[in-house]
Amino acid sequence: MDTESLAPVVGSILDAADTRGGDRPRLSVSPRSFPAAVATATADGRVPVIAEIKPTSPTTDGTRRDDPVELAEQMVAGGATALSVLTEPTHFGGSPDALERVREAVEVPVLRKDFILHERQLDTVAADMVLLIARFLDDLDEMVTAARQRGFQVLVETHTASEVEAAVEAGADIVGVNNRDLTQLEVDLETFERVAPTVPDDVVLVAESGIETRAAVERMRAAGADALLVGSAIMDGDVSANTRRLTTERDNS
Ligand SMILES: O=C(O)c1ccccc1NCC(=O)[C@H](O)[C@H](O)COP(=O)(O)O
Repeated sequence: MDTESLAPVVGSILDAADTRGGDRPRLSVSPRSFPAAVATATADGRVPVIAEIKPTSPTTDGTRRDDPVELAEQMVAGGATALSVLTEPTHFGGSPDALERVREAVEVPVLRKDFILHERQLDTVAADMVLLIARFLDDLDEMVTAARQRGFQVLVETHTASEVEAAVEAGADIVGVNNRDLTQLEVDLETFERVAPTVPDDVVLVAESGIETRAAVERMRAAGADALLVGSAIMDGDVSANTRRLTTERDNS
């Protein structure tokens, strides 16, 4: 893994992540289908949005301490297709317990959002989908296989065309393109527009980060996003109203 060019806080996230996990029995999960949820939302006329429960982050001021289950219910009421729950405790205020409670409370698919570096960390908590970040995993294909053997669907996060190539070679059928660059932590929606054409058509394609406005939603959809992963713009203020604003298709009639 090339860690030299990473933002210092990302190095710190990875150092903390490296030591977590272990001592848990191997999981076997029965996942709620994410592609089916995307298809249902599209048929219902909703923009497929994965709404993220993100209490804080290195680029956010303050921490939101609401009950994650209440946030989850508000997101679903606002039309979220799926939820993402941060389980990273040190820099994002997340926890496996929050994910477990949220998954019990809702019926939509739930993504575990963390910085998973080792196979043992897949057994920390059951979820419908796990995030694996291509840049951090030299053994991406083994990790995709290990996650699938436990029953997880896998969202492989990429930022460049060469990471998309690695994800596809590893067998990924759900790929995220992160607009946030982990070198400077800058967000640029052009990243998705540049990288999306390199993703094969049969892959479920997710645009991640920096999607704050309806215009950004339309821009990512026009560039080929099947679904959008949104954290900060939903967590800032009225979660239900924020979700609804992004999930409601424009009436072009
Ligand atoms: O969000 C951060 O500050 C951050 C910093 C360092 C590494 C990763 C980070 N975010 C992880 C994510 O991928 C986002 O939580 C997710 O894509 C949602 O992004 P946003 O809608 O911009 O909150």
